[in-house]
Amino acid sequence: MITFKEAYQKVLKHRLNFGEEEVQLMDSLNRILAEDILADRDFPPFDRATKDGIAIQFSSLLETEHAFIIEGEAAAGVTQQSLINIGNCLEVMTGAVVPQNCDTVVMYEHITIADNKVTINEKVTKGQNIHYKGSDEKAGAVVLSKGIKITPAEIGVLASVGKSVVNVKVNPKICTIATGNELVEVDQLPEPHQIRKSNMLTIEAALLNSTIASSSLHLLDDKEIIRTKLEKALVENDVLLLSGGVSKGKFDFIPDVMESLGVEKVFHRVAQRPGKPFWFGVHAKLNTVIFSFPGNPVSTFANYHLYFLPWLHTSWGIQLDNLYIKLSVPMRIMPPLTRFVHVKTEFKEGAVWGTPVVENGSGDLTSLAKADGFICLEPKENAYEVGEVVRFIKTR
Ligand SMILES: Nc1nc2c(c(=O)[nH]1)N[C@H]1C(S)=C(S)[C@@H](COP(=O)(O)OP(=O)(O)OC[C@H]3O[C@@H](n4cnc5c(N)ncnc54)[C@H](O)[C@@H]3O)O[C@H]1N2
Ligand code: MOO
Ligand SMILES: [Mg+2]
Repeated sequence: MITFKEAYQKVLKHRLNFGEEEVQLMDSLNRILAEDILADRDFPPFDRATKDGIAIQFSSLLETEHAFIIEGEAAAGVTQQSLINIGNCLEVMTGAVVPQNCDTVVMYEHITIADNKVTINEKVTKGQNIHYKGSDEKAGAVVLSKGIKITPAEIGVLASVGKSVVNVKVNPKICTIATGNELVEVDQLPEPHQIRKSNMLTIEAALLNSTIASSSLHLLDDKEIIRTKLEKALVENDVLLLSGGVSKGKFDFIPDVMESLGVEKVFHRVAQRPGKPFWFGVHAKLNTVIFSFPGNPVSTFANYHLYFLPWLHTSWGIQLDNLYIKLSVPMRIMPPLTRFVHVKTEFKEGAVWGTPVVENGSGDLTSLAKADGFICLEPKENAYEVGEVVRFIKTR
């Protein structure tokens, strides 16, 4: 049996390249940017007033007791105005182009207006309240680098440089596959020996978090049915995500059928808990990658985050962040299995701490909703101590 680290490396080695595509700006949310985005003009594109008030030429302030006659106004959205008499002022609004012959803006709260004349009541600094042309970014500068996830903040940047269409990484075609005779639909009333199929809806929902819509299948425990349906699914998809049917049971047919369909087994079983009977394979000719997760809900969920998500990001050419938190209770992890313990996180004493949730093994599906993620604990001689920093795999 291989170690978690070995299995992880083997999975990443089989990354795919799904290519790039153009999508409408608002459809690019949460997608991966596939092009560098350049500023199409200076940011800001003109000297911009940052306060509502008056625009003046600073030098005219040197005359004592100066009162400024209001010559006119400069609103946002109009072309640049011009101050005709240097000793006068123009009213100016936030977002307007600073008028010609003006170099300083004084806000309304610092002036008094009477009979169309302004007196200034506060100390003024030359150049104040102006956001200078090109002071954020110069035209041609890279404002977004390819490989980042497009969040609402990036949508704003893309909009401001006129990207109505954005080049993003293509999402893989994925089929999620539940296996087992015991599974019934969510809207059905299960017989006492049956359960509702929940695992693949969890996975479908997790995929939607990465903006990936998937198709789904349910395979009954019949070798011929499994064979027929998998043969088609292998052709039609880039990735198959399965749950169940990979352990030692008499009806755990998935590994055999996969191999009979020309899928090369990369590994079966990993020295980890939960998720030990994980089967991973590739169909080289069809370019399809198969993640066959153990059926216990916690195993499927853990392995999706431990293997599939890093594989997906590697295939897109980006890396997931490595997160670390502090352990709030001592734990002893004996060889040989790497343990993934689901924890609730809490911020205290300037750090994030993880506390294991109360759970009843990897079949305890409700425990997943109590946790924020898994901590990764490699087996070691001494117990993990309170406050020890451990790797954290976020699941919410
Ligand atoms: N003799 C051994 N038995 C088992 C071993 C072992 O090493 N030797 N490993 C155990 C471990 S660990 C796990 S995990 C499970 C994995 O089993 P399978 O991948 O074969 O999955 P199934 O047998 O089909 O189902 C297991 C369990 O999960 C439930 N399940 C399956 N699919 C769904 C679904 N879509 N939604 C909700 N629940 C699902 C299923 O009903 C079973 O209760 O094997 C152990 N056995
Ligand atoms: O992988 Mo199994 O998850 O230990 O129950
Ligand atoms: Mg089984």
